[in-house]
Amino acid sequence: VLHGALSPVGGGTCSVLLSHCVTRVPSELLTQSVLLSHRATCHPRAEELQGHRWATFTREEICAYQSQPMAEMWQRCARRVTEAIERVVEFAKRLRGFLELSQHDQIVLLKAGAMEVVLVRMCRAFDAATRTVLFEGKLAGPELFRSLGCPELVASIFDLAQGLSALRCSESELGLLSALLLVNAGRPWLQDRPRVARLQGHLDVAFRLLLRRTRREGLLARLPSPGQLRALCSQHLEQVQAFRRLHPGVVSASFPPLYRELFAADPADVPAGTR
Ligand SMILES: N#Cc1cc2c(cc1C(F)(C(F)(F)F)C(F)(F)F)CC[C@H]1N(C(=O)[C@H]3CC[C@H](C(=O)O)CC3)CC[C@@]21S(=O)(=O)c1ccc(F)cc1
Repeated sequence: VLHGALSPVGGGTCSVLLSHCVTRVPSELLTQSVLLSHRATCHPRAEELQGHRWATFTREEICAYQSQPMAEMWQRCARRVTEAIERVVEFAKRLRGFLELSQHDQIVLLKAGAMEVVLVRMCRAFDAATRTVLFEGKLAGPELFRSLGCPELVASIFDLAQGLSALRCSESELGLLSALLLVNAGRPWLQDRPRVARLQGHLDVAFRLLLRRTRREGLLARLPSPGQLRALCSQHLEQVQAFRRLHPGVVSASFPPLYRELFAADPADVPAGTR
């Protein structure tokens, strides 16, 4: 599924166009192109988030979510994860140089980093005052997700969103942070590590120059550590496995293919050639 989503139709031209003009210009334009890609692939868009007073769920609505069968709630949330990841794939395709990496390395970087970007993007629609997050059109607290059966994971997700929203990151900061979560030469299984490291270096310089220009150097020390994000993503994988044991067959029968490929790949699913 990822392979198909990365086919350089459409998105490819825009990144080739940008890559042609951007390679000869200082990092400010790299920051501009990352910001454009971020804005174009986030949901809701920044304009919709500002000023909009989002409603919170009523007690009845929360009870309705809490009495959803576990499988039903997991399917709903997995669909939303998948939609969010599809937007992260689109973001990656628009990153200067990403589509020029080998398909293998593009998939390796997305498999390792897409969920981290989704979790970081979540803070855009998080309301720190009420500790609620936008979910299906209204603001939801952690208790709404009770029927998922993974209260610690939900609590950790809310803690991350709380911590990130306290940093009051700009869209440019979130865009460059997301790009650096994806373009990470330290990921395992990369074929052309030096090439990823070069692209990562350009993004790192652009991020540091942005922080210096805006006098936000202190942000770097306060961002979630790679270990924190990695721990969250492995907690997530554990919970998906726990859910599958409780409800065998539901994931393979009714979860989106992209979700299964990223988070629930059976050994049987892996194409013979790469086993
Ligand atoms: N199924 C799910 C699942 C789904 C989601 C998250 C975690 C899980 C799991 F952690 C679970 F369920 F265990 F909590 C899981 F499954 F991953 F393990 C966190 C990111 C959330 N999310 C977003 O916030 C996106 C961010 C990107 C944004 C954009 O595209 O710009 C759109 C909204 C996508 C799905 C969503 S969610 O909204 O369903 C949600 C679910 C539980 C929760 F406590 C808070 C939110």
